[in-house]
Amino acid sequence: MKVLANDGLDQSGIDSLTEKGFEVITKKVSQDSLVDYINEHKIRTLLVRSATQVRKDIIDHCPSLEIIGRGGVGMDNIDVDYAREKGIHVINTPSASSESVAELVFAHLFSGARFLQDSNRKIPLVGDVEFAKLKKSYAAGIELRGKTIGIIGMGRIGQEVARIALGLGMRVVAADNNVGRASIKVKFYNNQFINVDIETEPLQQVLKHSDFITLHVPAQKEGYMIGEPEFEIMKDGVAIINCSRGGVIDESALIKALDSEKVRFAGLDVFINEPTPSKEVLNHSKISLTPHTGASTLEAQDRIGLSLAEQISSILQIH
Ligand SMILES: NC(=O)C1=CN([C@@H]2O[C@H](COP(=O)(O)OP(=O)(O)OC[C@H]3O[C@@H](n4cnc5c(N)ncnc54)[C@H](OP(=O)(O)O)[C@@H]3O)[C@@H](O)[C@H]2O)C=CC1
Ligand SMILES: O=C(O)C(=O)CO
Repeated sequence: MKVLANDGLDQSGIDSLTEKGFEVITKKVSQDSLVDYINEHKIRTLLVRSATQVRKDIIDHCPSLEIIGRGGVGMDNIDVDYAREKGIHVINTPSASSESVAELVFAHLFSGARFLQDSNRKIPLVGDVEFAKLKKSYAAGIELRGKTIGIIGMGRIGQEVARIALGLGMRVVAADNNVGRASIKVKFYNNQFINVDIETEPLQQVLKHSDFITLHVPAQKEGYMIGEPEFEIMKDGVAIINCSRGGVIDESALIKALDSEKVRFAGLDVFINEPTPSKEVLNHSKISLTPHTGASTLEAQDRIGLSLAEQISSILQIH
């Protein structure tokens, strides 16, 4: 019962599977050697995160494979329908990382609103005189409280973002494929709950009325969701965060909008050409960047590991 966790697996998942008699291999096998390795070791379960591509070649040439597991949400690196047609179970961990991604959105928002990403780069490089100048230029920060946040994609992560935003005293507007009302249950640390109804609105309205925009849709097949025409609709001085997928925003249009001050700042956890952002993105003083670490908290990794282990044991009926 061999499991190859090719992009790593949290100790929680390794322990849970090992206890049930699985052999978990965490060696990183290169994309080119994967078919041979799986066949040679008779791997029944292949676990990946976002790095390993599980395309037709692997699905067609690895008859021992029974389960393909994605530690995460987006399965754009797996030919899901094709694998399922071939009788392979394809699993992921949809709810395990929502809170972590939502918290990263606010890390980017606070960073941009108070110039943290720029001051972290510059302070180590300046002397006393420049320090005073920097201090002056950073004296134009803004608060989040009382501002409107536009959430595009009101699924699991979008709703977590809404909960935090409501707690911060922000107004929440949202757009989603599913038009209607999302009822958000907000839990406080003293275990009290309040219910808040949020109506979804057409995308154009959300773009028009938001001070901050955050994207939580899957990879889009129909090109950029946010490009030049969408930036034009937005308020002057808007900020935008993308913790969904690179390619949802047109990065050239974003750079232009930042340079013209249409957009105050951007926060990107994902970008086109991962893992190497373009020079323009990498060096822009108004972009706060993280290397696709939305789900990479200790807590989310622990939940992802356990969720995968539970699903594998349930499919293979090993308890
Ligand atoms: N940065 C990171 O590390 C991580 C990134 N992600 C990314 O975040 C994405 C969202 O995750 P999650 O919230 O769990 O997913 P959900 O499926 O719960 O929510 C996505 C929502 O977006 C809606 N949607 C899809 N396309 C559009 C569109 N064009 N316009 C408006 N709404 C749309 C969906 O509607 P419908 O269901 O009807 O299509 C759905 O309600 C993932 O697909 C993944 O790509 C996820 C985890 C970690
Ligand atoms: O879960 C996802 O979709 C991510 O992008 C993180 O791996």
